Amino acid sequence: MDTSSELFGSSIDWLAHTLNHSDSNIPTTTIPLVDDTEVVRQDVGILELTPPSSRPNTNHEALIISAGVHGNETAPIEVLNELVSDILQGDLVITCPLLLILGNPPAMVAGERFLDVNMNRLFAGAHSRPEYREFPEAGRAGELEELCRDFAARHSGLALSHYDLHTAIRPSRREKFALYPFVEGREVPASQCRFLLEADVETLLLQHKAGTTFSSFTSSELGAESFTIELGKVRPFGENDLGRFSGIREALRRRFAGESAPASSSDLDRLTVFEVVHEVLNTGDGFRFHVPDDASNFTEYHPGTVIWEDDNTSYRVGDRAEAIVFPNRHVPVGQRVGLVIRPRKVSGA
Ligand SMILES: O=C(O)CCC(=O)N[C@@H](CCC(=O)O)C(=O)O
Ligand SMILES: [Zn+2]
Repeated sequence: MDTSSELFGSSIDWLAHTLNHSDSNIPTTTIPLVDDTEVVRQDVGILELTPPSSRPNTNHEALIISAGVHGNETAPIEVLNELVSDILQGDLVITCPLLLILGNPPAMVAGERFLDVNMNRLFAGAHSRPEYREFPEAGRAGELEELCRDFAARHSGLALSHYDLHTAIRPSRREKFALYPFVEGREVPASQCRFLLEADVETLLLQHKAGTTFSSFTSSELGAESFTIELGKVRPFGENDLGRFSGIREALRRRFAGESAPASSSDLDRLTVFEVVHEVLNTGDGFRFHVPDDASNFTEYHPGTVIWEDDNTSYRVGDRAEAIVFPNRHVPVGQRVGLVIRPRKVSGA
């Protein structure tokens, strides 16, 4: 039996296996690859890969890569699946431990962002709140947290990075961008900026407070260098132009193989950095959001523009232009309707 059929039975690959077993309980399975990498299928859509200890971990790191936390954001899922196929076929030899996650298999099958509740608001313990804990997405978020905790603990001597790969609902004036979760007192390491540039991600948003996203959990609780990375626009399986995702695919391939970063990503001036200045939340009755439904990400608003209001309060753009990211009025009360951002001032300016 070949490696793929030992892990995935009659399914052609990891993605097909994940879609075919999205609602199943499957046992943990461990198999060695011919190059002695150990592959553990921890659950549906969750693989842990460990290179043999005799192989140097050149970058001294461990990586968590997730996609499909939103089920309809298919391009990063396809990219990750391709990388897994390459590893299993022996075309990509990994040098560092990997935890690879397809976040929400039932939503992937349905082609929906989520089924019951947005899984990317359920981390950092939010999955155990009474209003969420009955939903399958809460159980999955709790399971992912546990697996990440365990992975981080077993590799505590290594630098841990987590890239949570997404695509956006709206068109975007900046096609690819990353969000850096807020952790008091830290700065984005230059090596991470270089990785983003290598992946064709030339825009970075600095969050202003900790949240309940997957990347916020891994950075706050596990001390990982984590990013949510938006790589393009949401499209159904099979409709992605995967050529537009070659940057992230090749950058991850390089990290998996433990190679050093290409010189082309060293010009950090190519990275435009924004800071989040305000998170718009749905405040319930009387909430009025003045950004139209078809506004692209990074649409700019002049100083003084009212972005939202309700019967008690409002938010106006400050004395410099600000832009909107992730505008979406169709969220439950209390959840994020959008982020208001502005370019970070260069120190001294
Ligand atoms: O396009 C949209 O409105 C949402 C795209 C998306 O899923 N973005 C993530 C960002 C997570 C973060 O803030 O780090 C999300 O909304 O969960
Ligand atoms: Zn998403």
